[in-house]
Amino acid sequence: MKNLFSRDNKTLNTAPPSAIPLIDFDAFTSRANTATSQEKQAIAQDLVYAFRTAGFVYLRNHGVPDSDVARMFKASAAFFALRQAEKVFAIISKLSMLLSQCLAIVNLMAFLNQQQDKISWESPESNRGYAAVGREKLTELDKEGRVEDIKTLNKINPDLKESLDIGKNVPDTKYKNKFHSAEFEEQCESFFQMMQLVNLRVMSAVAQGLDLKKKEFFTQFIDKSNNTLRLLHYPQVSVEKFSDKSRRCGAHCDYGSWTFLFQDNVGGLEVQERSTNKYVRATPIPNTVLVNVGDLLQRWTNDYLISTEHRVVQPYEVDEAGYLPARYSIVYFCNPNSDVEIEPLEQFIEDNCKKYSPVNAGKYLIGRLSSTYV
Ligand SMILES: O=C(O)CCC(=O)C(=O)O
Ligand SMILES: [Fe+2]
Repeated sequence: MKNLFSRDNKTLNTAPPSAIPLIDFDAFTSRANTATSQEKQAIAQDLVYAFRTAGFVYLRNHGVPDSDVARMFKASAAFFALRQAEKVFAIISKLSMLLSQCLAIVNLMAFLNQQQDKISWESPESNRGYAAVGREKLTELDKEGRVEDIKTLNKINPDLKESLDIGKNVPDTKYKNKFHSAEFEEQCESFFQMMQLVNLRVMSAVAQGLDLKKKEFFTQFIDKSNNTLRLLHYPQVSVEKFSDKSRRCGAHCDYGSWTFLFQDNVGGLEVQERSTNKYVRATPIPNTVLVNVGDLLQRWTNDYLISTEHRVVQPYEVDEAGYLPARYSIVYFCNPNSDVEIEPLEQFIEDNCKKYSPVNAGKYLIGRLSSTYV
């Protein structure tokens, strides 16, 4: 492996160890029955401090068994490999159609196209399905909703990623998850549900750390699992094709309450450090999950907890043949229930200063998604 030097002067070569704190959450998980209330309170306050300063934290002993995370990564890699095979099939079948009018091949192509459409991401309202490279451009501009700028940016520098979004499984709705196999569906859904339990647990720890009257304060607002599990694949790419401005994922803030992020060991995720505005590496740390505050939680707490910009650049190592390795991550975006009005909570308002007007959580998320997809 060769080392790559930093691509722009906003990037540090090493993250100061203090940039993103690491917190052991075992007092709320494996030691929940034996940890003292003082221990729990200390962890809860550490969490809040991390979300006030860095906006990001690594959690160890988060409550999801490592074997389940590994199984999800494996299933994700198999899913994207299948997409690759389907793309090759689609090209071959198109060529075949040109060469002959053979009915069987035409049928095969129609079938493959149908399969492709069946699982593709359709609308911000549904926010479910597969998005190929170039469909979504994440950028810090979208907070302002400057859609045209984003479209132009996407043409020049698309995010070099493909994704599968999975929402809550609601039987009687037109918004259905899109899976190619029952086994994969079962696995994604059980991971989805496991992550909602982690979400509820971390939320109640944060309510405790914030000194809200009840530690279940947030539960009534987040109990409908209005979340998205996103599997991400950043394909292998040759160094020559990766310009200085290329991004695997453009700089952005997340939209909802917060996000859980599992990454493989390839690297490339960078987080903006508040005090310097520089990007620091969020180096992969085995057996941890990263958690970062999203824009809705920042609004809800009147800027007490902060949503921090992050991006995915090329990894720092390249193989001998000059390729940047593929990268996989599993993201779980947590959102308030879609009917919740988000406005600064009383306890965070000083001198009558509400920094944000109320927004409906569901509409806000649809608005943000609308401006990033093409
Ligand atoms: O893949 C990653 O590490 C980050 C992805 C991300 O930030 C996002 O999808 O919002
Ligand atoms: Fe993100």
